Amino acid sequence: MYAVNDAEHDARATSPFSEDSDSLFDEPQIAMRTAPPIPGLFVAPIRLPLELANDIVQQCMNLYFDGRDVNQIMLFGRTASEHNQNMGSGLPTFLITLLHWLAEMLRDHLPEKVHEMLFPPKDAPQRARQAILNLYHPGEGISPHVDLLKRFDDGIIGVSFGSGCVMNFERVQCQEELFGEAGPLDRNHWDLYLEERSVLVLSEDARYDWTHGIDGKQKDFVSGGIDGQGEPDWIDRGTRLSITFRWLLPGADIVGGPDP
Ligand SMILES: O=C(O)CCC(=O)C(=O)O
Ligand SMILES: [Fe+2]
Repeated sequence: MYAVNDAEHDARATSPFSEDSDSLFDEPQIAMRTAPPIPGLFVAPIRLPLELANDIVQQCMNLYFDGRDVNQIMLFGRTASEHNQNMGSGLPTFLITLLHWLAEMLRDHLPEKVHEMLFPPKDAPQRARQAILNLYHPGEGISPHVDLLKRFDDGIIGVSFGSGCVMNFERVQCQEELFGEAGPLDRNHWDLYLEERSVLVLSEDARYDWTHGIDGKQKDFVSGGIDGQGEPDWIDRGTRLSITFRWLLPGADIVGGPDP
């Protein structure tokens, strides 16, 4: 089961998945280190510089998480053609710095159309951008979901900090597939290891036709070596912070109250 995401709150509120959902006799799934073949899903072959990442984590902890019993923060900004090079005035400076870094570094690693969806040109109409910060302690996760269809547009960027974790992708079944017309080679499930300081982009099918979620586990079973050719390894989770940027749909930003 998955939630066609009613609320990110709900997705985070679920109790952690059982640690040993694989029975004693099941081989655990081995997560890949490179992007699975889901159209519109990209993992850039770059990592945030350690210094930039450490600074962002420190600011997030100081400003939003330390001493508070919260695991999720939502921030909003507006792209403005004359300010901040169209990045998101209203967001804290360190997130605007991060957006600038992402825009520059992703240019060579995304199709132009996708890059433009994420970083519109200076003369593009003003839009509202949401940054959602999620903090996960080892053993915590987020239920499988599709980001709210009525609230968010296409083009989502996710950055991982502090620890890696496996993200699970499940295809949302459409009618033909339920009635047996899916291609026999089509896979409906992929496990991707998101490295610490890595950058993930969800667009098109990956944004609309697949759920994404994180099991609440203490460790992940991941294909070995940088190239994924070695023996798989168990990797312990540390505390992970993720920052996700997405576009609010027109009108969605004026809805009051918590999200949503
Ligand atoms: O922590 C992550 O990388 C995923 C967060 C997410 O999917 C969400 O907030 O909608
Ligand atoms: Fe999500």
